[in-house]
Amino acid sequence: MSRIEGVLKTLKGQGRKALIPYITAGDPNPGATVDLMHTLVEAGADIIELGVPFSDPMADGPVIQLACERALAHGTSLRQVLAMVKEFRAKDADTPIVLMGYLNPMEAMGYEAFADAARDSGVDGVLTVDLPPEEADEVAPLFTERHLDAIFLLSPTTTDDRIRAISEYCSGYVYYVSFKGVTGAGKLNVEEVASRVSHIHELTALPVGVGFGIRDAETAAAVGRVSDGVIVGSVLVDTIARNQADTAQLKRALADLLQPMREALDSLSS
Ligand SMILES: O=P(O)(O)OC[C@@H](O)[C@@H](O)c1c[nH]c2ccccc12
Repeated sequence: MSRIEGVLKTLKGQGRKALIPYITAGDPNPGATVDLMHTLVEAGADIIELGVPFSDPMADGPVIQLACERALAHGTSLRQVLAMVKEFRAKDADTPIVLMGYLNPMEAMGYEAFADAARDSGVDGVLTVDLPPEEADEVAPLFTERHLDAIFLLSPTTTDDRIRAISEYCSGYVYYVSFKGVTGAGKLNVEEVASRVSHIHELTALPVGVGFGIRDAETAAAVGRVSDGVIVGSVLVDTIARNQADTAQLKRALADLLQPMREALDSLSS
């Protein structure tokens, strides 16, 4: 069983929901990332989604685009991101890490070399935002052969056939994108998410995490009620942008955002 499956299974057994924060590696600077990852765990994260900065992140809104720019301005490379995961692992052997990124940097390294390096660094799963469906069943096995979970996005317009096909080569969890658009927008419709997620649960046995538009304890709880976990990105990344000058303050601000979400999610099970 992978570390991701293990964590999700334990949570399920406890009637709890996964809290999955996203940050961009190298933002606000490469030296800060590992420390921020530990801060996220202390504040209640179950799994960390670590973004690989990319120059043309087409699925991302302005907040995460700027985070990519900050990280790239410091020269953050895919190899450095993997080194950050390795450094994180030296102190935290339990929290799963999902690398989230665009194909280009992985392709440049070579998928196999990347998959080897990811495994050796202590990465648990890989989510490739722009992997075309036709190539997914070739690339995903490179990850799963190395016991890395291959995680895929489902959107409000994904057809049933496609959901079934994706769940064949996906492992760990599927990521349901709560609305069409880019990251950081705020058009979450909880009823619609609830009905889509319950439909997805009929088509796949995998846990379903939901992201896009979760910004506070209230939205986290509303989405947690109808899914297996929530992914929170832009609101955290925006907090990093606003507090980049003062690390201690930044860590407090991130914890102040995440802790109430953790409490709200856990109050669903009691
Ligand atoms: O930013 P939001 O609305 O909180 O949504 C999470 C999202 O940012 C994160 O999972 C993510 C970052 N980059 C992405 C690209 C595609 C899909 C998802 C993502």
